[in-house]
Amino acid sequence: MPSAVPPSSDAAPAGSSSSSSGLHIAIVGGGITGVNLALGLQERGVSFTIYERSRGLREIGAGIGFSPNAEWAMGVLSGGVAAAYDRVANPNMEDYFQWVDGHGSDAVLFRLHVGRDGFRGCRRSDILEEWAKQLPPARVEFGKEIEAISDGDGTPLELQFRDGTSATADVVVGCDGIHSQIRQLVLPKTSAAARANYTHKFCFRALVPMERAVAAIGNYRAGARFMYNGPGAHVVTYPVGNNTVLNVLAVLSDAEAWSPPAESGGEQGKRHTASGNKQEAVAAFAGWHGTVRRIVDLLPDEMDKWAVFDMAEHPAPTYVRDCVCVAGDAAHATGPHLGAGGGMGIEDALVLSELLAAVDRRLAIGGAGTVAEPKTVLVKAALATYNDVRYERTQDVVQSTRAACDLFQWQNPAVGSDGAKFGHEITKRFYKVWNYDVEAMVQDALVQFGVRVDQD
Ligand SMILES: Cc1cc2nc3c(=O)[nH]c(=O)nc-3n(C[C@H](O)[C@H](O)[C@H](O)COP(=O)(O)OP(=O)(O)OC[C@H]3O[C@@H](n4cnc5c(N)ncnc54)[C@H](O)[C@@H]3O)c2cc1C
Repeated sequence: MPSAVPPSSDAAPAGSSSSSSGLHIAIVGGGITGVNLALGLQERGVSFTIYERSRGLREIGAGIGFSPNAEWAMGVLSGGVAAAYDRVANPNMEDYFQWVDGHGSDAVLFRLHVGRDGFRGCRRSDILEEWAKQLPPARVEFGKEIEAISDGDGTPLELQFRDGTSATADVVVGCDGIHSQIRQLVLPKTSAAARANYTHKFCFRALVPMERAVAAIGNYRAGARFMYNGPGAHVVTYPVGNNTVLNVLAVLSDAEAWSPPAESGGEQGKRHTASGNKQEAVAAFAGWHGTVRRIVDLLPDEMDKWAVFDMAEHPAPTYVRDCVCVAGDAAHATGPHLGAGGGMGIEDALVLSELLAAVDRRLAIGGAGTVAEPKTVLVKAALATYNDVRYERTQDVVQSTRAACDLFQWQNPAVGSDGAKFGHEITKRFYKVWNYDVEAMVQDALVQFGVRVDQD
């Protein structure tokens, strides 16, 4: 009879930064996924270090909304993660996401219930700062851009950084985002999935002072979550920063190829931005309803254009190679249109934290590196389980996100601008992401891991 690995109640005390078994995790990248993984491991007493290429843990000045499943995952990951979100999250004036005909009538096409205080937004910089405060500074190393990982089958693995330094770890988790270097190390060099592709959508994003937003579109439209649909483009707005700013995201279709600006030198973080300006946005929405034109008029004169990349055309066939894996955008980069990418990274972080804590406990009971259960066997079993539990759901979100964008931009011929048909289709997609039993996912992962180890 296969036995499940015990649940996390017997984990090491929260806040510990070194594990009794000697298991050590290298997290490459300190974005939403990497920081949540670190906090999840910390909560479970598993040792880790974050290696981040930037000089600090930073996010851009824009908003982000976390869906109900993401909030649930935060709560299971660590009370501190969820409490931090509660401190910065901005409730919407109403518990509905509303879609408006932004091109013609300005009428509401469809209202989707988001649950009590569901799908709140915040400033990205606020939430990352709140989470980062909970990490011991000694566990985060900055200026560490990963270049290579030793190829050996056993542990420890050796990480080599661009600055010529190196480090060792038993497990490497690549949380290094959409243009992941670790993904290129996990997949064969010739794999098309090693790189994300341009979706032929780009966006303008801005945080607009709330007084200006209210003056332009009124209290109600500025205080609740809205999306304005239309031909070939859409605009999303929701309040953040304790109702002091309106987050505006305008997404446009683009028939051309995306060429990174010469000044980026192909540098990873800059490859998907180019300088843009308000005139371009104003021209794109010129024929739209006055409400949308007033929103677009709130954008700053100079701003970046953000290319939307994803992995829909060339999904990674696996997220794992031996004791190395990818998580978050590094594994399944998705567009922003379902507001689900960040939440998928948090769910990944939760499963990985639980599985790596289970490895840690097995090693602590058996003594690290015993013949019966060598560390690498347990780690490989844990990462294979992570891949099994997360693959289908995350790939589904990537594909569904593209389909959702077609619905918003009236590019689904069977639906067009029909509010009732749109409502039916979009409800299915959002509720599939949101109505997901995060705790059952964890239990499933722990049982699968136990079965795998016992059968080995
Ligand atoms: C316009 C837009 C709007 C969005 N809105 C939402 C939303 O409302 N809700 C939602 O859930 N999701 C949203 N998303 C998706 C969400 O932003 C991403 O899914 C999420 O930020 C991914 O986090 P990550 O930590 O996996 O990757 P990233 O945030 O990209 O973090 C990667 C980190 O790794 C570091 N790094 C990169 N390469 C290396 C290297 N070689 N060595 C060391 N470090 C490295 C980077 O500096 C960075 O800190 C949106 C995305 C976009 C583009």
